[in-house]
Amino acid sequence: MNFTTFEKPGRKSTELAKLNDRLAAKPAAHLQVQNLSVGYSIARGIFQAVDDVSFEVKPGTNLGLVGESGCGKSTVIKAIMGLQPDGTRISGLALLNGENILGLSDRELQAIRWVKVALITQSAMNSLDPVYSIGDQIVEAIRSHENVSNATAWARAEELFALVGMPAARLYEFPHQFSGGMRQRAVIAMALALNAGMLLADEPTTALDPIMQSQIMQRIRGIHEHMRRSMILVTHDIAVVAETCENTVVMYAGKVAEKGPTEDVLERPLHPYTMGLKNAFPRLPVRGEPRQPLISIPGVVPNLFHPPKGCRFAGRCPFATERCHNDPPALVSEGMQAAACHYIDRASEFREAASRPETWRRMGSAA
Ligand SMILES: Nc1ncnc2c1ncn2[C@@H]1O[C@H](COP(=O)(O)OP(=O)(O)OP(=O)(O)O)[C@@H](O)[C@H]1O
Repeated sequence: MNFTTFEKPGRKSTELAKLNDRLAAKPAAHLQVQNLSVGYSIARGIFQAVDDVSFEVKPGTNLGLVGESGCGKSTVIKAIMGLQPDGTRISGLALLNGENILGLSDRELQAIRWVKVALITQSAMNSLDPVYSIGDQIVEAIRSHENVSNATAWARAEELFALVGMPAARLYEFPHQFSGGMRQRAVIAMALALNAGMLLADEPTTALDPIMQSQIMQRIRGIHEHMRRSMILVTHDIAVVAETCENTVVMYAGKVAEKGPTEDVLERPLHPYTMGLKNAFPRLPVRGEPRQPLISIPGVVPNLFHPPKGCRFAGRCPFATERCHNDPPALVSEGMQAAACHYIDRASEFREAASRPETWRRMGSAA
């Protein structure tokens, strides 16, 4: 989006116009995550939260990262942002426009955060400083990377607030004076302050009520369409991914279960886990058709301190065989899609069976 859209006539300073032009010229980022593994150091040893994860975000596209709680989605985001706790073991690459950003020093990270990669977190309160007004925080973020006057940075903050649907007067207020939805908008405004090429949105609406969730997601979609930044959207909600993301990565127990273009992954899932995830989300009822039952996947994500030796989903998969329990499946490609399942050639048979609740009730060997 051209930020000049929000400038009032007569108010536009040359410095602001130049700043906006400079930032608008920043290209969307290209991110290639290759063989990323992340192990947290805990008292009992290493907890392998993410294991050999690879995916790509093409410039100007949205990638949805989905999976149940504890599957490692936030850990991937934290690793890319360099926000992991001390002692965490990280291997692999995260190439941002060809340069690896894993394992950078604090100084190097400072130079890329906000400027090249910006984070929209689960809890807006964590990214806002309670003792400064929101306006001062946005101005500070702009001025720490761009050599512009306070007035220019403030004028840009006003434009950013307009972009997220907030009145400029509220820039003078402090985080505690905002409702949850407003704080989330303020965090989005801040993430856009330097027009970073890559936005990482980690469950940006989780803490909000359903109406506010939908408003914020609409706002994020609108911004994405206009500004065409690259984005990773972490969510539990595959309906949000279906509406927002060109590509999807489904994570299960620290690994990629399936990935590919969203339409393919959600319309023709190859992995039984994706089939199960789809069943667990409500679809709007279609007039004249029976209401689709919500089917949950029995069981829980395995303890990654002692991961299963075969497929990590085998213990919950209605189609698992001996082979699944013993041999870890490799990621196998089919067209633009890929899934880590030994039986992707039987995916259409599994899809049909997976849509019936009794399939998930009657777990065991089916193949
Ligand atoms: N600092 C940490 N030390 C040890 N284990 C951690 C740490 N942070 C996360 N974990 C563990 O790593 C696993 C993956 O967590 P992560 O937050 O990445 O999952 P997630 O898929 O993002 O879940 P959610 O959707 O609930 O945020 C979980 O089992 C979690 O308990």
